[in-house]
This record gives sequence, structure tokens and C-alpha cells, in this order.
Amino acid sequence: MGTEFIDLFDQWADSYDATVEGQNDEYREVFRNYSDILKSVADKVSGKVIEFGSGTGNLTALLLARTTDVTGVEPSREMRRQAAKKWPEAKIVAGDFFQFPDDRESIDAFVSSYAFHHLTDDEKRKAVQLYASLLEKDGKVVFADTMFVDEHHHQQMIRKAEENHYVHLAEDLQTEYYTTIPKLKRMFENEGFEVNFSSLNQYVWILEAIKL
Ligand SMILES: C[S@@+](CC[C@H](N)C(=O)[O-])C[C@H]1O[C@@H](n2cnc3c(N)ncnc32)[C@H](O)[C@@H]1O
Repeated sequence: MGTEFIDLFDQWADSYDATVEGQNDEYREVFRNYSDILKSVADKVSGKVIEFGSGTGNLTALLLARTTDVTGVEPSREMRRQAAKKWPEAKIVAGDFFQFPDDRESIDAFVSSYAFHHLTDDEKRKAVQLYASLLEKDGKVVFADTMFVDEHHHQQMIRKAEENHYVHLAEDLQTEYYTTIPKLKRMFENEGFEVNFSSLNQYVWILEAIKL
């Protein structure tokens, strides 16, 4: 479920780190404060952590500096290969937001950066239900991703990308499953989480949900 973008990431894996470093004009704002964004996610969790869409392992490495029990879950073989080259000590397995190692030990947190928008809103809702069923009280979900204040804001950002002739970004904003903060808030609250959002650049927010 939600793995229709894998070919794209297999092709992007080699140059992905150059993009997050701001070398691609179109995506410069999306990745502004990238290191601080990942650090904010890592700082919010401890214990046994599952990271979805770990990509080239940049968040994985920050998590490993805080806790030894981190499993990266990544569907793209090329992304896993890049991550293994950079961080041979990291445990990164094939899987996705729904298929991940569940060894029955309690999980303290699910995290991800720049990845949850690969699920449709229906899939997001199902994923939140799954995490709610696996977390104990005070367990966390911490996701950094592009999200919009409302649908009008989403449309405004598409128009802005088009005006700047950012063809790829404009297409990306229209074809991937970016959602709004009120929808995400409802998804998490309906499953018994308290949820807060903080803005890190014009696109990316951190969602921090705590199981009540
Ligand atoms: C934009 S990259 C982000 C990589 C890394 N988390 C970061 O912050 O740099 C998105 C990642 O999500 C992965 N991905 C795509 N669909 C996914 C899915 N359904 N489940 C888990 N990961 C997925 C991609 O393969 C890719 O590695």
C-alpha cells in the first residue's frame, strides 16, 4: 500500500543528498532547515523507534545518536543501498508504512521525515489506526512533512511554484498526496492521540502525536 513512488526514489537515490543540501533551486525552500528539522524529530523520541521512509539514512543517523534501538524501514532498494554505504551500522530493512518488523516488543515511537505524503488520506487514516493499536500510553508518532493550513493554502503554493516556473515542484504538489493540518489533526484525535503541529519552513511542519 502506498508504494507507487518507489521507482522515482530508486532513480533519485544517487543525487538525493545533493537536493537536501539545497543544490536544486526548485526544492530549496522545501529542504530549508533540513538538518534542524531532522534534529527536532530525533529530539522528541527515545527508546524503541521505527522510522519509515528512511531514505539515505540522515534521520536514522541522528536517531542512532540518541537511542540504540532504531529500525529504518525503506521500500526503495537504491535508497537502502545509499544508506548502507553511509551508515553501515544502521539497521534498515525493506518495508513501508504498513509492513515493518513487529517483534511484539513494545514500540515507543514511530517517526518519519518527508515521507507520510506518499500515502493517500485513506491510507494515512489506516496507518494512524495501526500505530494507535501498537503504542502504549505516552507512545509517540512524530512526522515531519509538507502539509498545508487548508486547501486554499495548498492551491496558493501550487500557483506560486508555477509562477516561479518550478515545473517539477508544481507537478509534485499536485500529484503526491499532501494533506492539510485539520485533516491530520482529526485522524490522530479520532484514534486517541493529542496532537501538535509546528512550522519549520514554508512547506514543512512537524506533527507530534502522543497517545493518551
Ligand atoms: C523524500 S524521501 C525522504 C527520505 C528521508 N526520510 C529524509 O528525510 O531525507 C521519501 C522516502 O520515503 C520513501 N517512501 C515512499 N513511499 C513509501 C511508503 N509507502 N512507505 C514508506 N516509505 C516510503 C521513499 O522511498 C523515500 O526514501
